[in-house]
Amino acid sequence: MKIDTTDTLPRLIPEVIPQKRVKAPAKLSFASIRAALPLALRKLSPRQMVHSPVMFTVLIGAALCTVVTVIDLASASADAVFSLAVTIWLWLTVLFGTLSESIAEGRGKAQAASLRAGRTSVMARQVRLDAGRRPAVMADLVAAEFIQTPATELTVGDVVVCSAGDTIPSDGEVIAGLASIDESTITGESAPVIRESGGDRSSVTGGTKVLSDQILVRITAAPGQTFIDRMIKLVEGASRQKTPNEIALNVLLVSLTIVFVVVVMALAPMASLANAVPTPIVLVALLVCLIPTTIGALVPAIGIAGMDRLVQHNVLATSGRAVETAGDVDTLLLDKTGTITFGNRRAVGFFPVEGVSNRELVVAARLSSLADETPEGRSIVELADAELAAPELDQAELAGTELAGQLSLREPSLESLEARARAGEVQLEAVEFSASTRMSGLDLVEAGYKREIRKGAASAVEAYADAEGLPERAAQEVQRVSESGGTPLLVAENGKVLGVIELADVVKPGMRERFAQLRLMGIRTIMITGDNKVTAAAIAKTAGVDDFVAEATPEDKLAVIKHEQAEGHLVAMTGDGTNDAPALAAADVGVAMNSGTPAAKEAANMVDLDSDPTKLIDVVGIGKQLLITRGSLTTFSVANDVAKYFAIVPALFAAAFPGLGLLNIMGLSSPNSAILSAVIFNALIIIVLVPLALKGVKYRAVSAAQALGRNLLIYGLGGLVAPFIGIKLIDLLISLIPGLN
Ligand SMILES: Nc1ncnc2c1ncn2[C@@H]1O[C@H](COP(=O)(O)OP(=O)(O)OP(=O)(O)O)[C@@H](O)[C@H]1O
Ligand SMILES: [K+]
Ligand SMILES: [Mg+2]
Repeated sequence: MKIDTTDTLPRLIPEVIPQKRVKAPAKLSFASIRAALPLALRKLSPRQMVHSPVMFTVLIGAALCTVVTVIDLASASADAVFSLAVTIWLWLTVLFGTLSESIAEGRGKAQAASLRAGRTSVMARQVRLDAGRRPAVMADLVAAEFIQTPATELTVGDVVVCSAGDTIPSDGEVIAGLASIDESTITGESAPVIRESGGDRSSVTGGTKVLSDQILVRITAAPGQTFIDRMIKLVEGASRQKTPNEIALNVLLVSLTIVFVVVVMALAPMASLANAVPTPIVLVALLVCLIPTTIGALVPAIGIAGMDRLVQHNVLATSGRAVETAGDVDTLLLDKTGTITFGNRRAVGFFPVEGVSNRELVVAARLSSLADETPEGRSIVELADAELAAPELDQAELAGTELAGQLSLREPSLESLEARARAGEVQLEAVEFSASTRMSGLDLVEAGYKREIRKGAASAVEAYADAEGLPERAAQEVQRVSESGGTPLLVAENGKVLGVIELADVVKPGMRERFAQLRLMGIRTIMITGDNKVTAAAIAKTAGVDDFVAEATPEDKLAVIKHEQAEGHLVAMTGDGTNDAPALAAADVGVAMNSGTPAAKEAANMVDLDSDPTKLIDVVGIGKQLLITRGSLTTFSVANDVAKYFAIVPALFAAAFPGLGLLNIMGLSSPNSAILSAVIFNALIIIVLVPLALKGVKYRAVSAAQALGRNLLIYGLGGLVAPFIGIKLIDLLISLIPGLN
């Protein structure tokens, strides 16, 4: 018999995949610049500047020029106005650099403020733990005592109770009960989600709100280390660390800087031979124009903006490195239950083998699940209770069966069974479910009769029952359930297979289209599941993944990752269960579903608040865009510097080396004007490029190599041409100002 899944419990309402939170793109307004200014000034401290060697060099240059200018002014030198102008623009160059970073951080500040609002300090109802014992079930709560504890003082291991209307005080794991929860403070999405103990949907986040029912939560976050705390630090850029790519780029920029310092210092003795010794102001100006200040100033802003985009897509990354790696991922592994499917696998029917009554199977299935705290186990008890209460299943059905003389046909609860065990009436041993045995059950000795009841994956129970093959009826049902994409569980007692329990699950909507999109991006998708081959094949077909691995243990999941990596692939893994944790940790990019277990979220380097496995599409896009933006702006910056070289040097030495006059194609009004124009251009280009650094270079779904080639062309050529036009225009303006020429 099979019951309709649509009208049993509210729990069956699928967890809707929320739409991504859409935010207005933060434009570069005067207000945002003004707001960022105080922080930008604070960032001018040498201690902070030293992290950006290129800009630090400019800072030293500006300081040096300030001294020279003071001397020039004091001695009323003819060059005083020029020195002052160059010095001011050098300081502006440094300031524009720190300003771009502060503007990028400022965009996260607004988000951080709204997150902080969700972190209002609540009082938690902490459950007093008597002599190391903690209440494991809600029933124990009746007698339990509560202590009012401020949320900020809760530590790892504390147990709190949260009822409808309560704000969950800190991050934790549901250890008893089931509740619907409003997670809109962190996801921006108001559709409630279900969190429950025992399964892969057991984690709750501090600051979210219980809408109905009651749960016991064991706190998993230390004070100040909660999810929201980490998110705030992230959007503010406070915990930002340089990624390997950024470090590599920095090495390149430092090398270029050193080369140009040497070049510029060598100019002085060379020029002195021709009696044209440049002033220190000119040398510093020249140096600043030649070193890669544009990219040096914009690197932090580009990185912060990338993380910011990720947060806007409701993904929390623990490192910028993972985001960059995501840009190059070509293989995606996904867990099935809870990732591709909604994960509320529930019993929908019992199918006995020939010679076994329905009641016999239902009773055995129920007993085998009494001590099984997984959602699957609880759903079996619920369905069994519904069936056993049904009028058509009366006691008469038992007459003549092996069970007729048994007392514990239908124990009301595990507690009463345990009470009887304590009283010595029965012997009881629970066999918990584990991902490696893929079975759970109960050993029960009563009145000298031993019952060893197991349920689990067909292959596991078949091996356990050591019969010669499955009874035909069982094999048929296993096949039928599997082909429909459901999970069949075999029930066996004392080595004899009694029948099949059908567990049903639903594939999340829109998977097929999104996996097709991943394929277009050159990413192969592999579903990896502990379920049997037939079920896996059915779900793989419905969801549209490229490949699948069935009957996988946690070790297998890890091995598949290692294998793919050994073949030279960059691997992303999405999962939700504790059994996914090793694989999530080993993957190059590990994305845990926010609905998943704390272990999975801890192991992953990203958490998707929407629990959407295809979110990787966005993550890959953001990663690629980050890499392309940085590459494009580096190209632009270096090309710029080369162009500036040809713009200034001929103007500077035309008088001393008349041959250079030929190269003076720009015809700038005077050497001083050429220098000042270049310095001004060099500073302004930073500000001009800030919006692009924040928004990211336009990214299309083409291969990374294609995109890079195209952008190198645009930004390389653009970078070469821009200074000629810009410097000429500024020179024209400057030539109008008296005293500068
Ligand atoms: N409570 C349970 N008792 C007995 N057997 C179970 C129970 N839950 C699941 N199983 C069986 O164990 C198999 C593996 O379960 P598990 O949920 O750990 O798989 P998994 O590796 O996480 O894969 P996925 O989540 O993709 O299905 C299931 O396919 C099912 O046959
Ligand atoms: K420069
Ligand atoms: Mg799983």
